[in-house]
Amino acid sequence: MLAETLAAIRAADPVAIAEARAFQDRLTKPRGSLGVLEDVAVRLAGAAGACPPPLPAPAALAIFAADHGVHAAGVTPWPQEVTVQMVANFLAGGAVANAFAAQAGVPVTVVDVGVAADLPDAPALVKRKVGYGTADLSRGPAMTVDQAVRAMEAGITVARDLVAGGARCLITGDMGIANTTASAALISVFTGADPAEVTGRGTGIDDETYERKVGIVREALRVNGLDGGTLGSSASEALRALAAVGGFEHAALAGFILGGAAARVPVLLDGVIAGASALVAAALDPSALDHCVAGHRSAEPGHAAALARLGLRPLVDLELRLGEGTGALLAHPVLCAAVRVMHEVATFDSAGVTEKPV
Ligand SMILES: Cc1cc2ncn([C@H]3O[C@H](COP(=O)(O)O)[C@@H](O)[C@H]3O)c2cc1C
Ligand SMILES: O=C(O)c1cccnc1
Repeated sequence: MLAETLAAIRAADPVAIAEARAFQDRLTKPRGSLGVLEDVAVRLAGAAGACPPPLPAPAALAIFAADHGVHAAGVTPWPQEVTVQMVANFLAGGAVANAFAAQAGVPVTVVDVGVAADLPDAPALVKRKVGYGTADLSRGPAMTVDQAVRAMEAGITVARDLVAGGARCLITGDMGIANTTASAALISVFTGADPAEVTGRGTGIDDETYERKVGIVREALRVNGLDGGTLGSSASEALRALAAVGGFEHAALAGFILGGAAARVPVLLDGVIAGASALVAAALDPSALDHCVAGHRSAEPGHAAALARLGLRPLVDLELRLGEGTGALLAHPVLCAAVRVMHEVATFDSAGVTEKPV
């Protein structure tokens, strides 16, 4: 399924990009006056291979939830049970992601890819558990490569099912206590940045815990033979790195991104967990990034490093550091507005507005 998905991904269409750029200049506004909105609408035209691109609506949010063996190393003050408790909260509609999703008119799906507890059935819950939490990445590989691939395939399946159900924009979400540690490790491996530069305070940790967390990320890279910026460019090396220091939700999110790209449906990325997962997806096929939009920039330092490597410009920057899909949900109306311009705004010709002489 992974190979088939990778084979289906197409790079952006340069003809649609050129057409969209020229079309933006004919709309009744000074050239370039919509700044980043023009760029993102042009990118979506390239991704869709159509000018104007389809409106990225309706959207669907998928929150991938999983636990992390590295929790035992003391990298977060929160008990691991908060993951399963928050899953129940999402399903009951009580989390910040639910409030923002309601504001944006976006349905929420929760996917259990590796929560360390059994969950009761619920209409909005997709059960694709690969394990009861990963192993501690600072002592050896967090997952086997087979587990990582199974989690990726869960993400691909969720993307396909949401698109089959009518979604025209996929929004990434995550829940997993300790997942900013795995994110920092992935970002360090895939960007070559030192762990100290890309490790952040996650949910909010004191100086002592922060120092320990940086040390744990460094140890994870050493134990798994991934230190020194030595990652090669092959797909098998990328999968091995994902399995070594990632989480089930990172693997599933990487699959979700590839699944959206293969379906030519834009993927709106949330924060640092999504950024780390997008680095994995890009290592498997850089063209997948043509279908991604960075919803926001998280306060986690690793996110800025990931976005710089991905070459993605975030739509909003509100110093959020929550995850769940919250930043991407806030960006969704902005993305829709950018595309709506190309559908509804008159041209200088059609509206009889005089253009500035060139
Ligand atoms: C109540 C609560 C709700 C959350 N929603 C998302 N996260 C976010 O914080 C966690 C990662 O931070 P760290 O690596 O520091 O543990 C993840 O679960 C992420 O989704 C939450 C965290 C908490 C505590
Ligand atoms: O950027 C994020 O998504 C994030 C930051 C801190 C904690 N959890 C998630």
